[in-house]
Amino acid sequence: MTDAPPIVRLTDLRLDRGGRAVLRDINLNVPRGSITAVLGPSGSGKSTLLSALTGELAPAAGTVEVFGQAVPQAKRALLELRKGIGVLLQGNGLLTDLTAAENVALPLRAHTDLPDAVIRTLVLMKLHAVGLRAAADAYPRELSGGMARRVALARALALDPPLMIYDEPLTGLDPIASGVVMALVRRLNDTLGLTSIVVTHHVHETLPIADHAIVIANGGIVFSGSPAELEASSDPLVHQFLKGEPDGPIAFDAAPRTANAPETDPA
Ligand SMILES: Nc1ncnc2c1ncn2[C@@H]1O[C@H](COP(=O)(O)OP(=O)(O)OP(=O)(O)O)[C@@H](O)[C@H]1O
Repeated sequence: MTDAPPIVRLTDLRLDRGGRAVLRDINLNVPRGSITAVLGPSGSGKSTLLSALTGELAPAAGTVEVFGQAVPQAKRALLELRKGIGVLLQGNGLLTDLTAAENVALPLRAHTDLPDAVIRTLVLMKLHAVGLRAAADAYPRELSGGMARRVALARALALDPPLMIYDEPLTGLDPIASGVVMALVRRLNDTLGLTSIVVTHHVHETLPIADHAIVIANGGIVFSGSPAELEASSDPLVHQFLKGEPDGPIAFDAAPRTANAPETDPA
C-alpha cells in the first residue's frame, strides 16, 4: 500500500471561496486502499476540499492530483475523471419516484450502453453489496434512513469507481444505522479494493474505521496522523475539536464573510 503512488495528492493547495482563502498550505497524500477521515468543525472547509477533488473548484494555488494526474479544467476530461470517483452526498439525493433499483441504475444508464438485463444484474450486485438486494423494488419512502443511505451508496458504487468520497455519510442517522453504514464503508473499501475519503464531523463513529485522519481548522490542516495519534494528541486545537468545546484556539463560526476582511480576525 505504501509503495504505490497515492490516489490523491494535494500539494501546497490554496482554495478560495467568495474571494477569500478558505484553506491554505494543504499537503496531503491519500494512499491506495486506505480510508482517510477528513474531520473539522462546521465551516472549516471540508466541503470546499471535496469540491477541489471533484474539479468543481479550481485551486487558487498549488495542485490537486487524482489517480496520478492533475484534475483537469476541460469539461470532457473532467467528466471522464469523475466516472472514477463515487460520491455519496449529504442527504442521499435519491429520486423519490424511482425504486431503489432504478436509482442505482441511473449512473449505468447515463454512462454506459449496456443492455437492460446486464444493468439489472449489475444493480442487484450493488444492492447485494450493501445488504439490500431484497429492497430492489422498494421506493425511497418505504426505506428507513439507514437503508436509503445504503441505496445511495450502492448508486455511488454503480460504475465501480476506484475512489469513494463520502460527504457527511452519517447525517440524520441514529447510532445503530451509523454503525452499519461505517462498517459498510470499511468492508466495501477492503473487499472492492477501493480508496475512501470520509468527510465528517462524526469523529467517534469514523475514527474506528479510518487508517488516517486529518483535522481541518482555522484555514489549514492542524493534525495529520493515525486515529490513535489523534486521540492521544495533546494539541489544544485537536483537544478542543475532539471534546466539542466552544472556547479555545479554533475560531468557531468566526470566519469573516467579506472579501476584504482580514482572514484571522474574529467577526
Ligand atoms: N460558494 C461560496 N461562496 C462564498 N463562501 C463560501 C461558499 N461556500 C462555502 N463558503 C465559505 O467557505 C467556508 C468553508 O465552507 P465549507 O462548506 O467548505 O465548510 P464545511 O467544513 O464543509 O462545513 P459543514 O461541516 O458545515 O458542511 C465557510 O466559511 C463558508 O461560509
